[in-house]
Amino acid sequence: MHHALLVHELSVSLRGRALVDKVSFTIAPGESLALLGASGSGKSLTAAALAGHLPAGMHATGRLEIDGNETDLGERRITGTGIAAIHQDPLKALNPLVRLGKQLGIPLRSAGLTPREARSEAARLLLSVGFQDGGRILSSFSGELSGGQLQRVCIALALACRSRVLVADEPTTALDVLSQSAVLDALAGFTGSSATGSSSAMLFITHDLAVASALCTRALVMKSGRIVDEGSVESLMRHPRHDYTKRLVEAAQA
Ligand SMILES: Nc1ncnc2c1ncn2[C@@H]1O[C@H](COP(=O)(O)OP(=O)(O)OP(=O)(O)O)[C@@H](O)[C@H]1O
Repeated sequence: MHHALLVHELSVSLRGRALVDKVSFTIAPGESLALLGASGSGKSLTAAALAGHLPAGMHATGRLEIDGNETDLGERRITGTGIAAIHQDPLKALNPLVRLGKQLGIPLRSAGLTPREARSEAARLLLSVGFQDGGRILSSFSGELSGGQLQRVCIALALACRSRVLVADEPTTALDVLSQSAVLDALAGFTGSSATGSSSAMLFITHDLAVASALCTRALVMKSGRIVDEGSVESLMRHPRHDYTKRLVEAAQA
């Protein structure tokens, strides 16, 4: 079967200690897979390894295939192509000295859009993440925006990369309810769109079972660096196997 993303026995270690331990999963084209788990369970490091953004000193091993093409996990820091990422800290993704319009324009121009097309696509992407005043955002610097606004700009930037795979690490936690709903719609549109020529795939990291079930049909549950439960979101909610999943479901229903 053809996978948009195949991850086989991904481990992330720091000074010989495994922080992520032999994690394996696949995501089909057009599918959004939720990665759930307690704080410190290894979700962000899994995302960082895939995107090539692991902290210095950490080492990733395992097999990674994007769209059937094997890519060297150890080299991701240099060749992090094929996967766009939305990180928890939006400031890490943005250059404070460059206007946001220019930053959004870079991936769009690389995709072959003219400057005029890139500007109009950037405005459309900003609208899709809930900005009514995209023109003002395009001419702003990152230091002029709030945390929630920056988070949405980063989501627009990740969508502008038109990657085959998007890894979104808790992209809605800093947002108010209306912005959250705009962002979830934009992310749902990402996997449904044909911006990359065929349908894209998403790994969606969250603590929030309600948000996961709104966007994803299947989920993995991580604890202490390992996958301890997996299945359709519906079956995990009805028949959680692992104690942690049971607690997650109880908390969501409380
Ligand atoms: N830069 C770092 N240096 C040392 N240890 C780290 C570093 N980053 C993460 N860790 C450790 O790796 C483990 C997994 O962390 P990770 O950030 O992936 O968790 P997480 O599931 O994403 O948590 P959260 O939901 O709080 O973001 C934790 O035990 C954490 O302490």
